[in-house]
Amino acid sequence: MNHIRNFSIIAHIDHGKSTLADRLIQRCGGLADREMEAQVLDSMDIEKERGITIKAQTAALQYKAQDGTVYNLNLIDTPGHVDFSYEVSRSLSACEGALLVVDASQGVEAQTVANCYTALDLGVEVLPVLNKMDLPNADPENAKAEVEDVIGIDATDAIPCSAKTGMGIDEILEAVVAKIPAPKGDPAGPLRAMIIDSWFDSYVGVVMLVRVVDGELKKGERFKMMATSAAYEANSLGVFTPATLPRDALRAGEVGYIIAGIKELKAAKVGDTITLEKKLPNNQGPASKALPGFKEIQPQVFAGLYPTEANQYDALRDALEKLQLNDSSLRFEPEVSQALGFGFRCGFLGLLHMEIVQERLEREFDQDLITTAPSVVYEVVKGDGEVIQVENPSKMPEQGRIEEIREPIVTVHLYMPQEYVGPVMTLANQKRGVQMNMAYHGRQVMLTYELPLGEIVLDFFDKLKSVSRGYASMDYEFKEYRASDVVKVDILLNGEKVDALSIIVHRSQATYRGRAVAAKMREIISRQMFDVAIQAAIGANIIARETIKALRKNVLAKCYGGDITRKRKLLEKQKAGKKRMKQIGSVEVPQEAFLAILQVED
Ligand SMILES: Nc1nc2c(ncn2[C@@H]2O[C@H](COP(=O)(O)OP(=O)(O)OP(=O)(O)O)[C@@H](O)[C@H]2O)c(=O)[nH]1
Repeated sequence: MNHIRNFSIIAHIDHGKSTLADRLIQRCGGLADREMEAQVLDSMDIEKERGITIKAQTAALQYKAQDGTVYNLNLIDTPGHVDFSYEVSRSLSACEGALLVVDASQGVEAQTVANCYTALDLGVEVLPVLNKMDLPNADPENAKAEVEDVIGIDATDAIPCSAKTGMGIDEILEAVVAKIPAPKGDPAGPLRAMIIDSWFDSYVGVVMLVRVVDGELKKGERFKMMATSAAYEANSLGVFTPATLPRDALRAGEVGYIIAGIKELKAAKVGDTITLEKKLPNNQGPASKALPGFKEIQPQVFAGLYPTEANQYDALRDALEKLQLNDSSLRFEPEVSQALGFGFRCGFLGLLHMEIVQERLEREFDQDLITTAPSVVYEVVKGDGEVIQVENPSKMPEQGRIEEIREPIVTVHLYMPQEYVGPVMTLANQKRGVQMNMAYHGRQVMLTYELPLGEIVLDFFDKLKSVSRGYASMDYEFKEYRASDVVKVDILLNGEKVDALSIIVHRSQATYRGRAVAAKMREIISRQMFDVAIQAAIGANIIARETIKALRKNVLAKCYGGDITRKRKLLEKQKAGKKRMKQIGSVEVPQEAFLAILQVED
């Protein structure tokens, strides 16, 4: 065990974590140059395109240190985005050390701080490295000062490097073996292995990534899950290099995979402890106490997903089930909307997660979807004292039957250069934020706010980026449910309430947002053969009205005689547009209209 080092790389998004991981793998001979794709650790297509790691992966590397000793290094990749922060803490809990990558040209940013605190909380040794030293505007002294000022850890020995040119890679590996402690644990004790991650592979079933803490598991041995007592045989086990490398056993201190013919992801619950099923002749047997597990992750953002064609409902359910095989944080349950018919209410970790799921459904499963505006979960105290959770605005009880509505509040850390403090504060105030703290770190400022999550899921991140020209970064965590004067605003088309369009907003913004949504809908819905009235209402009280005047001329009349190609183009465009239309009553409503609230400016 003395020659094992388990470590992760943590960083703010885009500071070069994946590139550095690839470099380390390459340096340790895990991959021949020609096999090396741009980003080996990001395995899914969408991740590659977006450059975001959404599933933590791992690589077992062999490194011969300068003193000649050969070390086994286990590198565990972590995602960088706030939506996936629980995966960071999961990966880190399997490690004794972490490389904190800071882009030397950017300095410390919000997630550098958040991820580093997660590591320090877990007692992980943090080694700062200053990446992108090849850039002309790299300023390592400033980056070091920020690490010390903001995070409060010693950065004297921070290693300057460039994941791009390879500079500093050997120094990093030497620091990993010298400064990160070897794993502790009892190699002779009863087996205890923690499931760090699990996913579904269509050939072998469930694959579990585990960190063995005590004892060992041999190929062919039977083991059980301590939470459920369900037992399985370890058909195959080994490590990732990052390619799979089968082994005969996984021993204390190691990180590797187990395949045991498990069919359902639910059976291999992340955070659970694996131990032997029964006592063996060598007196090895089941452990009596499980390792401390992880916090369950709860979806924070909900939206309705509906097929554009009713006969696609089963196909959508199949697609969601398949996605869930590899994404245990995705939740869904059947839902019926008067306007949209049969569909599903889905729960996501955040907006990025929602976008990724939507994109995968469309691209990998060829689904045509209508998505409703994202909403958070409200706690509603009814007149009779009963407390219910409301995930869908249209399910909000009538006002007269509500005693109190509580909304989720999060603590947000906003991090930006001084010159953007003004606009960022204005934005946070508009979104009903309450300022808790403001701290200066050189030219950078950290603002801490308490903000309703409902405001954040709409478009806070995009607005933050736009008011700070991309320089501000953020990180948030759930704080509590708090009583709030929020109301449901309904949208009516020709007098009929469209349930899928209901939104929940603060009373002080209800009139404004109701009007803005009605106006936006008027722009989005094209003219029909009759007048269409769009109204916004709180209960029976109409707060806004817009009218779309009836269409008088045929579309084709817009084309001047004879130009066949233009005419055809126009028709084709209409046909394509139709695909995403939903007939509501007698009105054709395009998909975009269901997201009108996202397009409203404050
Ligand atoms: N010039 C320069 N560019 C680098 C260096 N390291 C990474 N990059 C570039 O910075 C960008 C982000 O790098 P990634 O490795 O994808 O960043 P990441 O932190 O893994 O990002 P996520 O996986 O999205 O969290 C890419 O365009 C890299 O090519 C470096 O040392 N020098």
